Amino acid sequence: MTSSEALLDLAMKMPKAELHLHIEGTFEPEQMFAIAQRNQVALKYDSVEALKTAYQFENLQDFLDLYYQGMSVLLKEQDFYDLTMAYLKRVHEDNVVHVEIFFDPQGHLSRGVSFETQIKGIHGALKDAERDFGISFKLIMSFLRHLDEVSAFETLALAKPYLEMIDGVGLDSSEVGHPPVKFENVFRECKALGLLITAHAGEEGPPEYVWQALDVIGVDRIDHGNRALEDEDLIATIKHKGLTLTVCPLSNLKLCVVDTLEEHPIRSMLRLGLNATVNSDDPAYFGGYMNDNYAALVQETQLTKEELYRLACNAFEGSWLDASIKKKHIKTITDLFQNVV
Ligand SMILES: Nc1ncnc2[nH]cnc12
Ligand SMILES: [Zn+2]
Repeated sequence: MTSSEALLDLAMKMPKAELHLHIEGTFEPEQMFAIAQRNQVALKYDSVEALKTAYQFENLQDFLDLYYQGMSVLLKEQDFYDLTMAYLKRVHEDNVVHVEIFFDPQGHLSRGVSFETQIKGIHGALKDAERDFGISFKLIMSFLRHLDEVSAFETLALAKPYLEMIDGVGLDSSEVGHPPVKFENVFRECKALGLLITAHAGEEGPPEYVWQALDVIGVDRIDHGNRALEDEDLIATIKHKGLTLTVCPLSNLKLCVVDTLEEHPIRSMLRLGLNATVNSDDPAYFGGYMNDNYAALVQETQLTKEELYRLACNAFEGSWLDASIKKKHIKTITDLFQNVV
């Protein structure tokens, strides 16, 4: 085996944590068509192939338009269960042992699907996969930032009977024009309820939005964070706070945040001492799950063994697992890397 083949092998085998994953973004076209048929919902595309051909995006909004169309076939608890279980089975093959997944309640409430239907389906699959595959999990409810703060408050009210199932709250959807400050009050209440907080920031939006995520919202983690690298003081602040960045290489490529993976900033982030991690975001739309993202980095960016080790550990360190469990996973990774020359 050449050293790059050995590195790829290690990347595929190592235990992984995924911290940035939208469950609605795992909707594979085949499953989407099957559920559409089962629910007698019409899709805009007449075949799986026609749908897949439409997966060409110039920016985040191009993708979001299809993403909201795709999720519109999800109506019943069983649909949410099946979607979540399919993802968990798939990433079990990639040696993912811990997931922290987003769901977008407002994307379903607006279609008359109750909060209860959504969360029971998703949480049921997470519990079953924990039992059957040993995958631990956290669940993150995400607010859609193109909607207003009143809608976010209404969603939070609907979530209150289910807070035992919810670990954190996120902020996603169309970033530019919808800064974190728009949601200052609702995140204050989420924090007071004991929920952990994360927000998409600096994916397409300017460094100012990342500052707001830190200073106004008080995030525990940053999703993406690419454009933070444009501001030296921001880099220093993120580093000082020890915040984790949930970076999504194939997503960034597919949404034209970067032109090529070679110029992806993830290695620069590590060199700057930032806690970058690897995640798939919306794998059914962006061409790959966790191992595909790692394989792309190993093959396209001259990633070193030390960098791979750091990325693997950062994911567990940045997770919302208890310290003792984090430590156990990091020891497993350390042992695995020590046994490979
Ligand atoms: N990459 C992304 N950015 C913002 N909102 C999203 N919703 C699903 N995927 C997203
Ligand atoms: Zn995302």
